[in-house]
Amino acid sequence: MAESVRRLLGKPGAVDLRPYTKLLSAIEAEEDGLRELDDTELTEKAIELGNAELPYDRNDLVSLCAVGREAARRSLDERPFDVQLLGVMALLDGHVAEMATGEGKTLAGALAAAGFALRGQRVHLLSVNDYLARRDAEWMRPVYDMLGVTVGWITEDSTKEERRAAYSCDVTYAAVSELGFDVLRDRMVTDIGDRVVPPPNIAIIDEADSVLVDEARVPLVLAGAAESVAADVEMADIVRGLKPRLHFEIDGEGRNVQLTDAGIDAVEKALGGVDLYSEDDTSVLPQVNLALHAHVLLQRDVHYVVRDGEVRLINESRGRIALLQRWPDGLQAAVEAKEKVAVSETGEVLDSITVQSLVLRYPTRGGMTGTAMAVAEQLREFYELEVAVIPSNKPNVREDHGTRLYATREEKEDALVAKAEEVHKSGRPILIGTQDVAESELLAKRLRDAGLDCVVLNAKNDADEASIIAEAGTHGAVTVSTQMAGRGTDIRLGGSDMADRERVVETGGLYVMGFGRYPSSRLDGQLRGRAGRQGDPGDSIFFVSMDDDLVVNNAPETTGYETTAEGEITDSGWLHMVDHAQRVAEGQLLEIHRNTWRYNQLIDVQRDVVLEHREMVLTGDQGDRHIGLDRKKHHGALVEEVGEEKVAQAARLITLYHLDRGWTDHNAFLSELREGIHLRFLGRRDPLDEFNRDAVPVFKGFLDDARARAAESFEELEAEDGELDVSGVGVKRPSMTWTYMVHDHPFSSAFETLVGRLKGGRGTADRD
Ligand SMILES: Nc1ncnc2c1ncn2[C@@H]1O[C@H](COP(=O)(O)OP(=O)(O)OP(=O)(O)O)[C@@H](O)[C@H]1O
Repeated sequence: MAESVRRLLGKPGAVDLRPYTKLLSAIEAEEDGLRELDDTELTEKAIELGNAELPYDRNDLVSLCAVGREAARRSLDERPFDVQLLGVMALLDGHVAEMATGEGKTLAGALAAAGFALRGQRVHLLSVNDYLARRDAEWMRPVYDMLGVTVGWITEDSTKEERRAAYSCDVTYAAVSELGFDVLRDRMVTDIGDRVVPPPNIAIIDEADSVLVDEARVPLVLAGAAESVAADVEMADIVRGLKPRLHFEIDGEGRNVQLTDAGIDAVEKALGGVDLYSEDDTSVLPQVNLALHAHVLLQRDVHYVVRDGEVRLINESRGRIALLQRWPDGLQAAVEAKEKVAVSETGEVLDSITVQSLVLRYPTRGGMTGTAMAVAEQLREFYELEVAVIPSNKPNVREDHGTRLYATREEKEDALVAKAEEVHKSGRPILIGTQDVAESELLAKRLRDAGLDCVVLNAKNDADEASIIAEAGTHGAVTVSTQMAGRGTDIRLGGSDMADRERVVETGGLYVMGFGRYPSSRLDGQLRGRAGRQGDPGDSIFFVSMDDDLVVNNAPETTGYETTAEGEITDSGWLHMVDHAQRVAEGQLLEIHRNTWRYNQLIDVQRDVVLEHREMVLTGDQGDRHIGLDRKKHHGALVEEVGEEKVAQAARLITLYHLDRGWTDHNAFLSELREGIHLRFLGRRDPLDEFNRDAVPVFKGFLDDARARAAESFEELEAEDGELDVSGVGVKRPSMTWTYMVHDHPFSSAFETLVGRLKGGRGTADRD
């Protein structure tokens, strides 16, 4: 079959493009008529398209594309190419559109979003970072305006009000993480009015493969701090001096400890003659008891260890005590005082959600990326998404050279630097992709030593990075960067204003060099794709060594080759071995993804049960009735004192508190459990079966437990001056929350990572 025909049909295994291609001439035919309309008439025309349900029928789809094209032409001075309209139609059908770098995905995504919005749908356009969310929303705003569609964006800095306003627009641009954090915070509200994110409807995901595959299992985390309890060092010193049997007695099972009369005297004296049982000050005795408990009943290296200046609990029996990652605050502080370590931040993970679960909340999803076909299987398996491979607007003339393989890292580096020097002589811009920031720094030093002035991209600021990348096509530029996914700025030859374009085109365009192949061919493709944009000339080449992690970790054989004097291995068998190693790495990543997903499915089911229950308590005005609190005698007495409404509100707060508290603990338990599983995995049992075997029964009593605890707290509730103080019965929401993402591994110590970050304060405190 001729290549041109194949292009029109689409790739095997991908969405058939024929139904879309057939409409292109009809769309073009509407163009002249639409040019006659003034702006208001064009907007009206767009709004008229909203008078029907999704999906668009043939005629309406033609009109939508034609109106969208005209709106973009007028407002951005960019008339969407046919291929962009194919992308729009694929997105409207809920597919992932594979469109090469620089083909104008931003505009295609916006026109599809507008198409959904005109039919009354709420669209979330998910970007990889804040900078792109804001940039794309602002950039596309004139098109949306002309189509009568409202658009908003949020970033980490947005206040609650700004978020609410942005989410109330027809189309909202947000980084995946920010959206996830809002969803997590919304799950903890105690008043419906505090929620900011509307129910999920349509998600269009930019850099879809990065988000849906590479980041899929990354948990977004909401952590909270309880009120910190100051460690009472003086009290710890006092109890340290007490003698067993003389000053205190331990009950038979070692569960309780009590001061003897002599002990009471000794403590009162040490405290300067206070009365421990005084009715006026009841705060001292509990402190003494906590210190005593910490000193006598909790033994170092039995119940806890002190590591890195922190008290860490030892789990006596996984599954029960593992519910606690720390003792209740007072006791934790007392042990810290006993061990003379700093008081820890009382942070804990309140809830988390993976990127994959977040995206799957949307009944309709789609996305765009330059590299989707390589993960088509995963997109189908995990998201029920099909890939539409959109042909490029102009043929790709980039030359992709074969991989150059070297015996050692040094030889690889020498070869790359030599090549860079050679290419640079003509002023040809060079972009070098590395595996990580450290490697970028080292390589940059080598290049500078060789007299090549280069820019290194490792700023943590997305906006700065975007402006550096935008200039990477300037005459003579040498740019070193880590992974290119989500950089979001295309590299124009001759600089961002293309002032010097002709000169750079004459040199041969951008020369892309990879300092090692990535763990997936898709990432290689993303780097290559930076050259050859919109039919530009360009080249790409990768340099690999037998020392590279990819080879060392995944190649079946790494010895027995022959090299040239420069250390190059030219035998094709060894070059195939590099491809093989990459496929092994890809397979492993897929297995990890699959595994994590299987774990998460169970967690998601359990979370949904809790959330459904929570919703009933939150939205029903019968929180008290729902959990049976109104059947308590105490209920009637309280109603008489403060009235129905206040009692219902208190009952709701109490119930929500116990549900959330229970979920936080259960979540911690599941993390612990999953961590423990890999040990059993070594025992050759199926880890997932093991996980389910423990996780399912523990959850069985979840709701009953939460209800019982709520009833208990409710019983203790007292009215004072016509008010009910729920904090008096232990209902305390976290005094502060913060959010972060974790790059998690299913068989690594996820919780350790979380706690490490909490303690390191890597999270950002929320403003609201
Ligand atoms: N129809 C068009 N006519 C002219 N220029 C266009 C058109 N569509 C997009 N462009 C321009 O092409 C450039 C690339 O667009 P965009 O950044 O959306 O590409 P992309 O496909 O998202 O690339 P990347 O993979 O780098 O994210 C932009 O400068 C944009 O203004």
